[in-house]
Amino acid sequence: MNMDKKPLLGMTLSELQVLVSQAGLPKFTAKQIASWLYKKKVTNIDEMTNLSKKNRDLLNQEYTVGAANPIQAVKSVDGTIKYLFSVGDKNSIESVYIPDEDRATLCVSSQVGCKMNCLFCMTGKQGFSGNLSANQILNQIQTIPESDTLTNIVFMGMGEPMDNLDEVLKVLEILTSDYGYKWSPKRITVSTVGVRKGFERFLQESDCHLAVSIHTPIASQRKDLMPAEKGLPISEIVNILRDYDFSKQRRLSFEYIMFKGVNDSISHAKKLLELLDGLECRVNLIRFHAIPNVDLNGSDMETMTVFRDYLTKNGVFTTIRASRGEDIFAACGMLSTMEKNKNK
Ligand SMILES: C[S@@+](CC[C@H](N)C(=O)[O-])C[C@H]1O[C@@H](n2cnc3c(N)ncnc32)[C@H](O)[C@@H]1O
Ligand code: SF4
Repeated sequence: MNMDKKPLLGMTLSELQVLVSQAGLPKFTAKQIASWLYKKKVTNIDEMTNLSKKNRDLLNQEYTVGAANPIQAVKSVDGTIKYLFSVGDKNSIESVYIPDEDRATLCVSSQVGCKMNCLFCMTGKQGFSGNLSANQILNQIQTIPESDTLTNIVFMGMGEPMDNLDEVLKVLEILTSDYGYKWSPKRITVSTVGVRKGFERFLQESDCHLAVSIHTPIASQRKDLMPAEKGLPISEIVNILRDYDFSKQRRLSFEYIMFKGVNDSISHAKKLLELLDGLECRVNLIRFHAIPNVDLNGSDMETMTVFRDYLTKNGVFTTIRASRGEDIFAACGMLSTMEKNKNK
């Protein structure tokens, strides 16, 4: 990508409208450009052939499409593919493509590293290097070879989406608008630990599904695992969620990594049921991907099954998420950390 020119990919229709008016192009060209970008997925302004040669030249002076292919792809034996994208001079981010029967999900990153510093997360260990722009987020979706066959997008890669909400909301708009990908918001899930500045705004401004990373119902324990609990406690998150209707199209789920001997007892399951009482939601149990230098182990499958069955029997539908791509360092942040260390 030419770094001197501004990327068009990632611009919303209203941003394109401002752009064309400033460049002196006819108003209707904004919609034409959006269609070339998001429906025909061109990689070069010269391919926008219903714009006059003069107008394309004008655009070319300052702008570029701004699509950049992944720099690395690592395929797992189970079909999962981890893509590495270069951002800026030194950094890289990851996306994971997960094919599963009739679904093809892409797990995208929203930040380079993360400020939230969760004890169990490799991305958290990297620290925070910066927000991804809407261009860099959408680029992950648009440039992989499987782009046109994707059925779902999950914001469960590197970073905390609610900590970069302006850019994430732009991408959600492009993905769900008539001028953009025209996807149903039901195909998109945004995962969060809960960040005060951003959480309610997301609920108000987006119809996409929400996944809250909970990991334990006990506040003191959550604080140890996830410092973000200090900023927005899980009890408050649940109270905010009670004001929204999740009984129709929009789905609410809670992500729960199961750590051996830490949060996998029936007493934890009981407390979780109390906390979620009356909320229309489901729980996804996640197997822990061990990371270096962290004294936590994943629960065994038998314990996870007992925990799942207890929750489901007591009215909260619970699943165990299949662990994918373990042979390719699928724990988020692993591949980019290796790349970082290589570059040092
Ligand atoms: C990487 S985060 C990104 C989205 C957001 N920051 C969050 O935490 O929900 C996506 C999910 O991966 C989980 N996760 C992080 N590190 C993990 C690990 N080592 N093993 C399993 N899941 C992990 C998080 O708890 C979260 O539920
Ligand atoms: S789990 Fe999510 S919020 Fe926590 S450090 Fe990792 S990316 Fe950030």
